[in-house]
Amino acid sequence: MSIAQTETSPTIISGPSGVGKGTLYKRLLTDHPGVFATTISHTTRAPRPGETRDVDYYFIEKSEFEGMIDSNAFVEHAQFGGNRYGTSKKTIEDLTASGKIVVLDIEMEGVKQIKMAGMNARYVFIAPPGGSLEVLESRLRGRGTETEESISKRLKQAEKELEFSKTVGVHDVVIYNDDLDTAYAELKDFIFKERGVQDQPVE
Ligand SMILES: Nc1ncnc2c1ncn2[C@@H]1O[C@H](COP(=O)(O)OP(=O)(O)OP(=O)(O)O)[C@@H](O)[C@H]1O
Repeated sequence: MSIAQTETSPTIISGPSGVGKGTLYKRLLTDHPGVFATTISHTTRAPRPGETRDVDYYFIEKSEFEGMIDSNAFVEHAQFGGNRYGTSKKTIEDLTASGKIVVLDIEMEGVKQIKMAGMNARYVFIAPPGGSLEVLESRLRGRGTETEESISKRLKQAEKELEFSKTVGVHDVVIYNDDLDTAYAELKDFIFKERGVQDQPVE
């Protein structure tokens, strides 16, 4: 079964690093484990402290990653911060076949690739309050996972992503993550409304 033919199309969440998309989508998955699921990405970056292999990411060697690109195994893949990241077609297909709504956290180049591939999906962009880079910077610092170099790389990239988010017709909705609970409510509203569900499904 090709991805375009699946009945329940994935929801794709994107937005600049530090905007809070990981926080939002983890909450979605934790609150509704029977409804939503996310794929595990492949990456060539080293695990961060506290991350688990084959749970947080499939941590693989560069050569293996390149082999997967050659065999067209990814729906999208990108290089970011000197490392490669990708979402395999198989992981999306397996989850969708199991009846879950797939929610993906994908960066800008990946969104472009998925759009180009014509995958049937819903696109959500998470933006910082007022489109502010200062808020992103303080969230990235507050997270305590990035070096100064990594923070400045991410902020440069963030500028491009915010610009891209203004392109008409790319995203189905832009959600400003000012207050986390409000942003979360808007995200759930969008996903459930788009699926014609009035109330949230009972699990
Ligand atoms: N609405 C919010 N208000 C204040 N802080 C927030 C809010 N949303 C998220 N944060 C905090 O901002 C930091 C960055 O959030 P998160 O790690 O979810 O970002 P991200 O967009 O997934 O980044 P990356 O793409 O680098 O993984 C975290 O420390 C998180 O707790």
